[in-house]
Amino acid sequence: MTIASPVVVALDYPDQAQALAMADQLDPAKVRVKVGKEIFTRSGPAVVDALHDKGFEVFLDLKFHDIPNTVAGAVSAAADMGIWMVNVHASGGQRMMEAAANAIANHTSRPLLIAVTVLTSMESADLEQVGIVDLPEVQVRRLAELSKASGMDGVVCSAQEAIMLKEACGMDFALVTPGIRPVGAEAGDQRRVLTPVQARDAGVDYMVIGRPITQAAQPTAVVDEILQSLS
Ligand SMILES: O=c1ccn([C@@H]2O[C@H](COP(=O)(O)O)[C@@H](O)[C@H]2O)c(=O)[nH]1
Repeated sequence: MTIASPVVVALDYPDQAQALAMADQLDPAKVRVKVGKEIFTRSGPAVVDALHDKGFEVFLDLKFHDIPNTVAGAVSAAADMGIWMVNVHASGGQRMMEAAANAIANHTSRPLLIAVTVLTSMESADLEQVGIVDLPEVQVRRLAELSKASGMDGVVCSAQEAIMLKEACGMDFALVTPGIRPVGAEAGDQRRVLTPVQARDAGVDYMVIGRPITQAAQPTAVVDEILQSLS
């Protein structure tokens, strides 16, 4: 099933039972779900299978970052799970990204292959500490252009960079944006944030939203409010 909604709910939970209980409150016709490092490290592919059984398209957010041969194997293994989207770190470089793209080029159910540019939790001071003196948006654009040249279908970035990247990389280059915060929601550890409506207006394709939904007293009400605001 392919759904029109841009919302991807991040199922960041310490165990599979809690993740699946949250999924049971969600409608696979309205949202996709994201399996990240925490739940995958606990539960492995079983949690992905369970979400598929419930009808969800799954973004496997493991952000592979290793030598080309290793990342190629990991992306291929992810594709075998039948997931909708998988990602690597663009800072792994062109040869690594090309190896990942080649590994799944002829896969029968090829997932979208996306590269992480600069984590949405990072701002200029964080980049400086790891030796990057450019502003986040400069580094994001550099890595997005490299990702496109390396055969990626799109990038993870902040919605703050969406207008710039649609112009630089083209409208078909998918932009996947965490750091989405409905008005009044706490930013927490996120630094480069926008609201769902601001993200839509900037041209974002997929909005990853975790805690504002999963830690809400009434998660489905928050999902419905977000979808309503976008309609
Ligand atoms: O740059 C990135 C890349 C990935 N993430 C992931 O998205 C969700 C965001 O969750 P919130 O609770 O809405 O902050 C989380 O799973 C991250 O691992 C990101 O935030 N930024």
